[in-house]
Amino acid sequence: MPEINLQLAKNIIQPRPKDSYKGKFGRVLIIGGNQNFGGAAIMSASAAVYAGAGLVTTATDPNNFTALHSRLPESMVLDYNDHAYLKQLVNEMNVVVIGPGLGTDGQSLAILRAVFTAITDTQAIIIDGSALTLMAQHQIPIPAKGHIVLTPHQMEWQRLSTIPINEQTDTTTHQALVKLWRFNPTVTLVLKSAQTKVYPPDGTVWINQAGNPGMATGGSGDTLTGILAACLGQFQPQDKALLAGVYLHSAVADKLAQTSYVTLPQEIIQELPKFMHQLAQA
Ligand SMILES: NC(=O)C1=CN([C@@H]2O[C@H](COP(=O)(O)OP(=O)(O)OC[C@H]3O[C@@H](n4cnc5c(N)ncnc54)[C@H](OP(=O)(O)O)[C@@H]3O)[C@@H](O)[C@H]2O)[C@@H](O)CC1
Ligand SMILES: Nc1ncnc2c1ncn2[C@@H]1O[C@H](COP(=O)(O)OP(=O)(O)O)[C@@H](O)[C@H]1O
Ligand SMILES: [Mg+2]
Repeated sequence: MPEINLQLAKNIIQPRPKDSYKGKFGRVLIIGGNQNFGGAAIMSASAAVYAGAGLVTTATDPNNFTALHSRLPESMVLDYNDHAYLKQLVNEMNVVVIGPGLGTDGQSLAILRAVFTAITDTQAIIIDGSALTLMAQHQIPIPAKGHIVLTPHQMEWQRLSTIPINEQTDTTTHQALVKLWRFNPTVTLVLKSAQTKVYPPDGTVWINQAGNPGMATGGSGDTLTGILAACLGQFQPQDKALLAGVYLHSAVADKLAQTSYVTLPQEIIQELPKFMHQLAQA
C-alpha cells in the first residue's frame, strides 16, 4: 500500500517562482458556518489562508462576519443565503469547500443544492461535514461536474455509503466508490480516522504515515479542508497535491505533539507557513 509521507510532501511543496502573484495560488471559496458552527468555517478559511491559498472567500451566516473579519482579515465574506451571488462566485473559483459547520436544516440544504447545480468542470469541490450528512439524509447525488473530493469521518462515510463503521474495509469501501464513480469518475475519498486513507479513482489506496491522538479535537477535520483546498489551489499534479495536504495537516500536528497534549486546530494553522517553508527548503 503506497504511503503518504514526508518525501511525497517535499516533492510537491516547492519554493514559489519569483514572478508569481496571488492569482497563481488558487481562488478558494469556503461555504459553511451556520449560527452555531461559525468556528468551523473560520478554521477552514484560516487553514486555507495559512497554507498559502492565493485568495480566500468565505460564504457564511452573517452572524459570523465580525468574528471572521477580526480573526482573518485576509478572507473576503459573503452571505451564503444570497444564492445568486454564491452561484456566480462558485463559477469563478478554482476550489470550493462545502460543509464545515454548514448544519443540516432547510437553509443548509438549499445552499448545498444551489452550489451543486453551479459546479462546473473547472472547479475542484471538497465536500465535508454537514454537506455529507445532508447528501445521505436527502439522497442527493454527487455533482456530475467538477473534480470531487469527499472528506468524511467514519460515521459520515457510514451515512453516505451505508457501510457500518465496523465493516469499513478497503474492499467494501471500494465497492461503494464504484457506485459513486458512475455519477462522477473524478471522485477521490479521503476517509479520515486515526490512520487516514485516500482512495483516488485509479483504485490505489494511500495510507497516511503521520497523525496522532492529540488531533482528536473538534475542528481538526474543518482545518484539514482548508489545507486541502490551499494545496489543490497551488500545487500540481492535483492527485499528489491532495496527498501532500493530508500529510501536512498530520505532520504539523505531530510536530506540536512533541510538546503539546492536544494539537489545537488554531495552533496547527499558525504553524503551517513555517512548516511549509521548511519542506520547500529541504
Ligand atoms: N467549532 C465548530 O464550529 C465545530 C463544528 N463542527 C461541525 O459540526 C458538524 C457536525 O460534525 P460532527 O462530526 O461534530 O458531528 P456528526 O456528523 O454528527 O458526527 C458525530 C457522530 O459520529 C460518531 N462517530 C463515529 N465515528 C466517528 C469518528 N471517527 N469521528 C467523529 N465522529 C464519529 C459520533 O459518535 P460518538 O461521539 O457519539 O461516540 C457521533 O455520533 C459539521 O458540520 C462539523 O464541521 C465540528 O467540526 C466541531 C467543531
Ligand atoms: N487518534 C487520531 N490519530 C490521528 N488522527 C486523528 C485522530 N483522531 C482524529 N484524527 C484526525 O482529526 C480529524 C478529525 O476530523 P473530523 O472528525 O471531521 O473533525 P471536525 O469535524 O471536528 O473538524 C481527521 O483528519 C482525523 O484523521
Ligand atoms: Mg468534520
